[in-house]
Parts: sequence; structure tokens; C-alpha cells
Amino acid sequence: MSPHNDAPSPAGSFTQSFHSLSFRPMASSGLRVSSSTANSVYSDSALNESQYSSSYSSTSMDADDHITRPLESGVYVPTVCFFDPVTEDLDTATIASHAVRLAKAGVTGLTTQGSNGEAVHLTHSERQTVTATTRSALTSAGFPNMPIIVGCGAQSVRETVQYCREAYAAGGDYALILPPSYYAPLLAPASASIFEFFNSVADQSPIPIVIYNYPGAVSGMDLSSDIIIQLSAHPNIVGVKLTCGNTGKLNRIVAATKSAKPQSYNTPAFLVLGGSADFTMQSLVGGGHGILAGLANIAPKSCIELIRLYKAGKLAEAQAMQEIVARGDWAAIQGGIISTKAGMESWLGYGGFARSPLPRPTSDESSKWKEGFRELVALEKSL
Ligand SMILES: N[C@@H](CC=O)C(=O)O
Repeated sequence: MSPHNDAPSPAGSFTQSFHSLSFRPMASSGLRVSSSTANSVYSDSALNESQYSSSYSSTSMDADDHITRPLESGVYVPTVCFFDPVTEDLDTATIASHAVRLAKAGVTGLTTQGSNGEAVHLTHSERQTVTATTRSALTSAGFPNMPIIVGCGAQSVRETVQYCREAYAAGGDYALILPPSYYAPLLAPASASIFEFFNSVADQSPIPIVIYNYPGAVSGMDLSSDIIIQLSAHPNIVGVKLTCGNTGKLNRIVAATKSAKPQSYNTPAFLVLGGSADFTMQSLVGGGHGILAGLANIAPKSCIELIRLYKAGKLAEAQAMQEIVARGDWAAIQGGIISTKAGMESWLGYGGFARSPLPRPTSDESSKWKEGFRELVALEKSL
């Protein structure tokens, strides 16, 4: 049997374990299927990856797969995915070392297969390899408790749930889910169908869901605060990443979910994250719990320090740092994964190129992106 057919459950044993997990938010229940079950699912689906043996062998999921990793306030990084410049195969060594660099910088969590992770360019098994490599690298480097949120959005409930199962089997803790958009004209953002989509996925996913509101990536579909607040009532929907940049919406969601669910600021029951670093401080002012932002691939310490300054009440300093972060983010926003990788290559010595068919930057473009990050990189190096 092909490991990546679209059957709703990849392994019989997993189906049984999985059903007992439905409706149980891992963040609070601490439930996890047995290591042998998780490994059997993973083996069934991705052991044929050549990268798997090197990246995954030294630290088995046996060691950590019962760990509950709550989502705390802070900086989450949607990690860039790295490829061999000639073959475009996954570069697992760089995927691993980048994850460890971010963890050592002090970020709160990582996201594999976000927009910066080129999720749409990866096969099912490659996605599992990236997540398993990231988990293994974190564990080996002494960060076994760092949560990994895995991008799992797809166009049908069935495939989205399959991604969630595969993410879990590969060591992911949460699933980041975009609304389906291919049939956007048939699916109004506030429609019963979108509501049903998220609820059905949440019913069936073995890991809790973080809603991903990024209208620019989904034909303009913009989930309202009303629908996000409604969805937050599901016990297996535990947060939202707002790349829409609407801080009024963020404020409404925080206000509604903090009164509906008991929580502490550090470990909120419903995590509300700004989806870009250029409005980090604005997200905090609105009561948000941090950011999940691509710029932190380049400047994790700057994002962390900005939040620290704000929480310490040093508002003028935080605002001054926000200005630099927002200017740096403009390069990342304009050039997306192309400029982010160019900036990393220029300033960090690694990054490479996005997968085809995305174009590789010309040398003039690379210089432009390098300049766009210069001020931010100087700040980062000073921290
Ligand atoms: N600007 C966003 C892109 C995707 O959400 C980010 O910083 O992550």
C-alpha cells in the first residue's frame, strides 16, 4: 500500500488509539498515544526517506513522545525549509542546525511547514522528515520540551486530518490550519462550511489545532473575530495566528477567550499570536500572547527582546525596537520566502533558495534584500 494514499487513517492501530484521543486537547490532557504506535505510523509512511536514517536515528521519539508541551506566550518561529541547491532535496543537516540555533536564541516554539517552511512545495513524506528532523535535533540539543506546531492545511477535511496524523506521528504537538480556499467562491469565510471544516478537523485530529488566518494565502478569505471566537469553544482548538494584521480582531479574540476559558498569561487556554513581526508590540498592546513570525528566522533575539522590553514597561525602548523590526520585516513581507532566504544567506551564511518554480534572486535582488535586513541584523548582533 502506498504510505501516502488518502485513506483517512494510515494504520489500524493508530485508528484505535486516535479515536480515544478525539476532543481531548493535548495541551491540557497530556494524552499521547504510545511510542510504539506513533513509531509504527511514522515507519509506515516515511521510512523510505533517505534523510530519515541520518536525522532521526540518534534520538528516538521513544524518549520524548509522552511529553506534553503547552503553548506558552512568546516568540514562535515558522522555520525556513532548506534544500540542496542543485538537487532541491531536503537539506536535513541545515534544517536541524537552524532549529537548534533558534532554540538556543531563546524562542518559545517552532513551526514546521508554515509559509516560510514552503509547505506547499513538500510531499507528505518530506513534511514528516522535516518535522521529525526538527524534533530530533531539539531533543539532541537539550530542548525536548519545545513545542512544534506543524502546518497541516489542505483542501479537504480528509487530507487535513491525514496531515494532522502524520504531523503527530513525526513528533509535532499542534497543527496550524488554514481554511481551504481552492473553492473559495463556494465557501464564504463566515459560512457553515468553514465552521464545519475546522470543527470536523478538530474532532478528528490527534493534536490540537491552531487556526491560521492569512487572507493573502487563501484567496482573500479572512476569518472574522466572530467565527474565530466561536471556533475557540472547541476543546481541541487552542489558538490562532493572525497574519491578517488586524489588531482590533486580535483584541476582540483575546477579550472573548480569556473570559470564556480560565488561563494564565504565560500559558493561555487560547493562544492569540500576531502573525508578523511588524506588529509585535501592537499585538501585545491588544492583549496578544506573542508572535508566530517568519522574521524570527533572521532575528529571533530582537523579537524576544522587544517583548521583554514591553513586558518590563519600557515602552519607548520597545517602540524604538519595533521600528527596526518593522523596517526589517518589510523586506521579508515584500520578498516572502525568496528575500528571507536571501537575507539569511547574506547575513548568516546559509539559506539557499526556494524550491522551483519560485525564482532565484539575481545578484542585484540579493543585494537589495541584504540591505533591507542590514539594520535589523546589526540590532540582532548587538543582543
Ligand atoms: N508575514 C508572515 C507570513 C506568514 O504568515 C510571517 O511573518 O510569518
